[in-house]
Amino acid sequence: MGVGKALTQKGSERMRQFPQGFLWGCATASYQIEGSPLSDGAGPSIWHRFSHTPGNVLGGDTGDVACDHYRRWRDDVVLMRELGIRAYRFSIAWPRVLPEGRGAVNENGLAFYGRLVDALLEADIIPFVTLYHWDLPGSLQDLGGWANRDVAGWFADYADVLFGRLGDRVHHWITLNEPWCVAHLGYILGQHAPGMRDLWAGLRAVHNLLLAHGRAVLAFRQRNMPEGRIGITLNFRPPHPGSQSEQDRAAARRAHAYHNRLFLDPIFTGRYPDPIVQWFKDSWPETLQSDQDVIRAPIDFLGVNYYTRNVVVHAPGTGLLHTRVIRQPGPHTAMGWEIYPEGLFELLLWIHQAYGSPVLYITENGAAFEDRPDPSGTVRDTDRLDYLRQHFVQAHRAIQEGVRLQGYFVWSLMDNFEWAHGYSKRFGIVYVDFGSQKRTIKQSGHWYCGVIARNGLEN
Ligand SMILES: OC[C@H]1NNC[C@@H](O)[C@@H]1O
Repeated sequence: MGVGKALTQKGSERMRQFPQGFLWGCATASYQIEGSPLSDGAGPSIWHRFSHTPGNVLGGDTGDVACDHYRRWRDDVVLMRELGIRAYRFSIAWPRVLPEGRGAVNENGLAFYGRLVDALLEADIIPFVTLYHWDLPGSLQDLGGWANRDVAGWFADYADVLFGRLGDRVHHWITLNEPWCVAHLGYILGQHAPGMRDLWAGLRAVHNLLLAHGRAVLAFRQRNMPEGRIGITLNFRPPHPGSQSEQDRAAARRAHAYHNRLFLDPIFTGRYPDPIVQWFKDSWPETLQSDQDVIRAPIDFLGVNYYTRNVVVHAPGTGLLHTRVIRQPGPHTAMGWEIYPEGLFELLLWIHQAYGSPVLYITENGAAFEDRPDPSGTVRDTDRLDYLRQHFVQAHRAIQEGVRLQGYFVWSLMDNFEWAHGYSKRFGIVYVDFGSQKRTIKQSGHWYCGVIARNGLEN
């Protein structure tokens, strides 16, 4: 077998055993599940504004109701307990806690998250809190949002409120979710809130997001919470060249630097990837050495979001990087993303080897498929179950190679608002009937419950 004790022969089955204490969980985000965006004193977020602007979201969907989690959170914690998850990653809506983004705390908003945390702990589920998962207070966007350097201080102050009020019970903090998406989709392409198409603003958003992350890490250290751990979640798409031509290999290097190293390098090395700085030339923001020292404040773990890879070719004059993604033969998810489980192993090993073996959590991995209940109400999502199984196998391979992977959060706990796709894409291991709000654990959810109970995979 060649992989030692982790593969144990149990009867005729071969088990892929994960390390003891491995944290199996699920992930969600505030705007995608909560609903009630303006209840109890909450302020409007940029996604509330963006989804209410006609043409931005498929079908005119908004997060006004979503999964109604703001009101159904108790039942949802019971659901998590039924699934047997050991940890739950969720985000806090900044405008619920600070309606204006700065200044007065909205105690009602804070109390909602305090109750949720207490219920999770009562259910023996470890909370992982994401401080920012895209719902910036609208009032801060009115001041330039992530393109305004002052946002770093606003974010650090917001984070510090939560460290002070929840830090006694929450010991795992994620500063930002996928800052690449925030800048690229929100400020450069305009496909996400705030819907800007401005390269200059987008590149400054990149830098200010990193500065905000570093400032929040420093604020966390100031609190001196020895049990606490803080990190950041980045999304990755390992690029493969469409051919071995030097042009396509160079295109893949550009894509790799922009998609995968843009945030990783400054955090771990204090420098932006040279190919990117050169590529953007005079559009690149001026960055102070003192900024880099803040940005590279040591973190305790890195959150890795992986869904698929990109096969990239050189495409003169196309898009930001003069590259094009080539659709591959073989299975894809409902998002049009190639199913490429090996990419998870490649990614984890690359980070492990290139960035000093950091502690890692897979903070998102999952798949959207066209799910529908059968006449008996059962949701047989075998395609999602197979997707997850194949990716768990790759995660196990990485652990066998020494990668310090300590947990895996499936995206997502339940079907939810998939940004500009509205409710048309279902990622949940729990089916949500958005009319009745009825939750139904899918076949993949029942299977995942077994994986967690065995802390491993049977072949
Ligand atoms: O597209 C699926 C997920 N990707 N990462 C960020 C999440 O908010 C998305 O729903």
